[in-house]
Amino acid sequence: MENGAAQPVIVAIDGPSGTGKSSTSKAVAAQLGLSYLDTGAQYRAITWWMVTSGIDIEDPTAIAAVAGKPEIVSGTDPLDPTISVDGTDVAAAIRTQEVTSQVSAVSAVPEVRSRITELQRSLAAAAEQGIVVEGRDIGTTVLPDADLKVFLTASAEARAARRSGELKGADVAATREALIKRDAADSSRKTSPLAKADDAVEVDTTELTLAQVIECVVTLVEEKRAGK
Ligand SMILES: Nc1ncnc2c1ncn2[C@@H]1O[C@H](COP(=O)(O)OP(=O)(O)OP(=O)(O)O)[C@@H](O)[C@H]1O
Ligand SMILES: Nc1ccn([C@@H]2O[C@H](COP(=O)(O)O)[C@@H](O)[C@H]2O)c(=O)n1
Repeated sequence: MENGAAQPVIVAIDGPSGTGKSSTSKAVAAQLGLSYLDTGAQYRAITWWMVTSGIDIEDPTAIAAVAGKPEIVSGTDPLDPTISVDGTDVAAAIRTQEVTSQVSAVSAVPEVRSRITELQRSLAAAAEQGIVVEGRDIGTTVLPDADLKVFLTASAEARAARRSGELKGADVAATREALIKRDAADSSRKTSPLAKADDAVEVDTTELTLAQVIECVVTLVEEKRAGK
């Protein structure tokens, strides 16, 4: 590149629910001066729109017919990630139990995935310094040529404990069952299921602190940049 500027780096971080994708990706992006994209927020946003528009979530044909209607806009600053639908800030609305319990059904519809995948690719292409994109199919489908692919895992027990701590004392057993159910739905759908790319680096975060996971991913990015 001219003037010795670093090439933009594209980092894909995938994994099941509660493995630390968002927390890790945001911190890595902030530390390295990269953009950040939470693709789960986009699937949640389109699910929120379907629910509030009265679309039957049990009916994939009905979902497919309107998948192109809502305008979903993601802000990619890791210090202030934003998400809006038709100009409405939905950052809080997409985190409700209602949306969480329906998002796997909506995100399994191929027309929804192709719409959201297109958005994700255009945001990645526009990121001048590079971007950390986190989700379920980033390394396998959305950005198969990413410079670095990381697949985060953790035991169901650790993930449930983390989530119930976040949800201020939610029942750990119920949280664990809900996580397992969502992962099973996301892993078994036909179109771009949750999966580790063959060339992804797997990091088991069960026994690691968040700071250790961040440090590990930053090191992996720096090694890639150094051509190691
Ligand atoms: N290594 C870790 N040790 C302890 N807590 C962690 C670790 N990584 C993340 N957490 C905490 O676990 C919770 C879930 O993390 P996060 O939201 O980043 O996961 P996620 O993989 O993005 O989940 P989802 O896919 O469901 O959105 C957060 O409260 C976060 O602070
Ligand atoms: N690349 C992705 C990202 C997410 N999903 C679907 O969205 C749901 C919510 O994701 P969170 O990360 O916010 O928990 C997830 O359960 C998937 O159904 C997806 O399909 N592909």
